[in-house]
Amino acid sequence: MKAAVIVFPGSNCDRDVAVALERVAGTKPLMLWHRETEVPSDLDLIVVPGGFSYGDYLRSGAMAAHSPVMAGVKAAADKGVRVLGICNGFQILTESHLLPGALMRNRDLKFICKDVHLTVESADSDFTRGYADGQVVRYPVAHHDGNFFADDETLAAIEDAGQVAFRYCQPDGTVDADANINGSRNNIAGLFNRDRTVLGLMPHPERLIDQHLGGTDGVPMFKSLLEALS
Ligand SMILES: NC(=O)CC[C@H](N)C(=O)O
Repeated sequence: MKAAVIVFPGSNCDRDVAVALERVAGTKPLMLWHRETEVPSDLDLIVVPGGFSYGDYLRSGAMAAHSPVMAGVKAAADKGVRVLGICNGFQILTESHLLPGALMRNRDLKFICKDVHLTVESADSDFTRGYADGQVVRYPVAHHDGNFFADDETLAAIEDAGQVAFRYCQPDGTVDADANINGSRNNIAGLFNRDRTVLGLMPHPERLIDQHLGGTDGVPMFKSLLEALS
């Protein structure tokens, strides 16, 4: 599996995801700086990592979506290269229109930094095949703009096409308003594109790949990608 991690000024999870890829998938990713205009054509996976690209100025992800490297990322995504956007990466993918909807300020206007429970809504993708449908996982979140919004029509289309990958839930898997940490519509924490070749999610699977760091619930995501793309 040949992977690249995009690095923006203000990215801060680029190295975490590089370590996750290297440890779990056994492959050292290429680190691609935001000014890069050439995205190699032989990539299997591009990761848009978490952080505060361009200081979150204007709107989280808005400036990064117009950076030189994103034209290449969009072209690669159009050709079916798998793209994983984590947290700020998810924001960048919605701002780039690779995923529908938008990520707004958290409902309570506070930065949320804690572990949350999520249901795996579909294990039928190259990102989630290592999980079971409906499995409850625990990932950390760290964001101020994680409140997923889509208008009624877009939301219905997302649900009809089975594009929801993860929802915020209670530890027993109940998806309800109390589990909805940031006000996201339909408790959406992660979303696929229609072909399930692009995944964006607010929680951080790359931070849970080692028991010493709090757990290993993120490992199946990187293993799934390795199995699908090798
Ligand atoms: N951890 C992150 O990627 C943070 C994302 C974004 N800057 C926010 O706070 O919403």
